[in-house]
Amino acid sequence: MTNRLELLPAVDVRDGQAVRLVKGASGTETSFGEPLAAALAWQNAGAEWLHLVDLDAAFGTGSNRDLLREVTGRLDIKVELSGGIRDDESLAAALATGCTRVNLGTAALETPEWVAKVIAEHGDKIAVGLDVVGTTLRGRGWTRDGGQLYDVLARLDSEGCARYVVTDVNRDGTLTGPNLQLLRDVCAATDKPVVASGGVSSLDDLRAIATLVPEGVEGSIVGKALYEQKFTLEEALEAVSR
Ligand SMILES: O=C(O)c1ccccc1NCC(=O)[C@H](O)[C@H](O)COP(=O)(O)O
Repeated sequence: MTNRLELLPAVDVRDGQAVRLVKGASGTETSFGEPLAAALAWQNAGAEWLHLVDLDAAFGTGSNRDLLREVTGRLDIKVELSGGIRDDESLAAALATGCTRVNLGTAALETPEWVAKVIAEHGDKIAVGLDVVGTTLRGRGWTRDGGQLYDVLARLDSEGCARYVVTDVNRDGTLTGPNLQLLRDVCAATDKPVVASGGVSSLDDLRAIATLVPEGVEGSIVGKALYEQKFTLEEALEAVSR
């Protein structure tokens, strides 16, 4: 684990476009153009990571697989690939992009045996997204309840899951700030690194998340705040460098 908070700018893709959703809800899209242009902009601004999401695959409304493969292949930075990775075929396709790791969500709720198997096979190339409303996990593009956060976390920990991406669904895309208490609570429940996601609105939010690095927060995904130019990625990297 590093001492400096890692930043993962997000590119969420729906129907071939980079979009932002509000609380992950299908139909709330605001479009921000070409995913590759956004990804290259973050890379050029100094990003070390990209959080790249296939929303159609997550919602079951299609696939942006070829586009995500192209974007990943065009980047020199690390890519965390998310959205609709639920079986051997979709996992193999995701890993074949050359991404650094994948983020599993629904599968951890619906096919726990498969997730245990791929954790054993792929180690820290597998992260699990814990997307919650309160302490209830959400799957299928955050549309369905899927179990209790701390029960699933304990199970995944016992199976050797390397890392968790923790999202408070009700903060995601709302610019209302991260759920710091949720992050603290998850860090207290696991020794594994946690990537925070959802709600970042300001440099102060990032500084607040950075205070949780000693507790186990390794990184933060930032989406809407960057697209809406609340701050630049350069400013964000500077804010968490101290
Ligand atoms: O990551 C997923 O698989 C996913 C599935 C369904 C809806 C949304 C999903 N991800 C959203 C994100 O990862 C956001 O980009 C991220 O939480 C950033 O949020 P914000 O900074 O609040 O825009």
